[in-house]
Amino acid sequence: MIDLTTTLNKLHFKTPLMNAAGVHCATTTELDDLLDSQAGGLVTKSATLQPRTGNPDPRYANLPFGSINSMGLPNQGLDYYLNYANATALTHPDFPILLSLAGQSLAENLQMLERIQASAFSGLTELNLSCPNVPGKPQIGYDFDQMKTILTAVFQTFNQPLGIKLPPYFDLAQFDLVADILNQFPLAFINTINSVGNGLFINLETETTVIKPKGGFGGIGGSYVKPVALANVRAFRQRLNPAIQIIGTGGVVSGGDLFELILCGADVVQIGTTLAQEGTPAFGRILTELERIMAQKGYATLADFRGNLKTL
Ligand SMILES: O=C1NC(=O)NC(C(=O)O)N1
Repeated sequence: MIDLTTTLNKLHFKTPLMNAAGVHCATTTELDDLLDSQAGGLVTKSATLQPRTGNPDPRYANLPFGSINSMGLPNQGLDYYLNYANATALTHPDFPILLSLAGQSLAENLQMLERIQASAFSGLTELNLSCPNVPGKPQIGYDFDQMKTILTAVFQTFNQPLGIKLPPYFDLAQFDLVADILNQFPLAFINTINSVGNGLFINLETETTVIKPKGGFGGIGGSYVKPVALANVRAFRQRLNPAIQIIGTGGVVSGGDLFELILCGADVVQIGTTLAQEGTPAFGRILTELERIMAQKGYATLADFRGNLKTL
């Protein structure tokens, strides 16, 4: 009998797979779809205090091996998602809910955290420090001093479990530096990776970009980024305090991809591009594929192999 359960801080997940913030989670209709799927939990679209329309269309495109997006944080505003989370907690008390925040200033993030803390919300909060698509706003995850300042201010006021969504890093010295910063804070989890920022895709026939915002520059997701996601999950698992759990995100298409992220140390795994392209049936397909692989290898639980990647 295969046991796919896992935990993230105080939340119990029946399955280790869920959506990535931004995909199939901007409206109550989409969020209800996730509730009714085989996902083990859900995260809401990264919220700002007030609703945002985001960047001009076309701002998303499917690519041969993934996707490119420059959505620009279109969302219904924090209260919409906070109200959904609190209503859903009454109808689905055991379904893990994460709220994602992407305030455009420290003050806005502190204001949103204060509102969450004052509410009945009992899920987990994910502070998105890595949106690559707001014109003129560099990714906080690449500004280490600013990240430290924000985390210091956040943990002075917010006493609920908090995680952060990180951009991908590409240098071992950066993994060391970022892990040293994160280990100074009582984080519940990190979520790595966000899309690989500011990629470019060209339509050869028309000699044009495929999305409109930022001259066609956008976050890359899907199979293109799996090697980067695996490395970031592995590097942070090797460096972070064991009390800081890891959500692994990036490039998961199959049960094998899901297995590999858990093998690198992920406690929960998210899908973005695959969910955007296949819809919620992707959860059941990927989980069935994972169960088959675990059965073949003789693993009964995720803990039997989590973090056990072997090197040569
Ligand atoms: O954090 C984000 N990552 C992305 O790839 N896109 C969205 C967005 O643009 O809203 N935000």
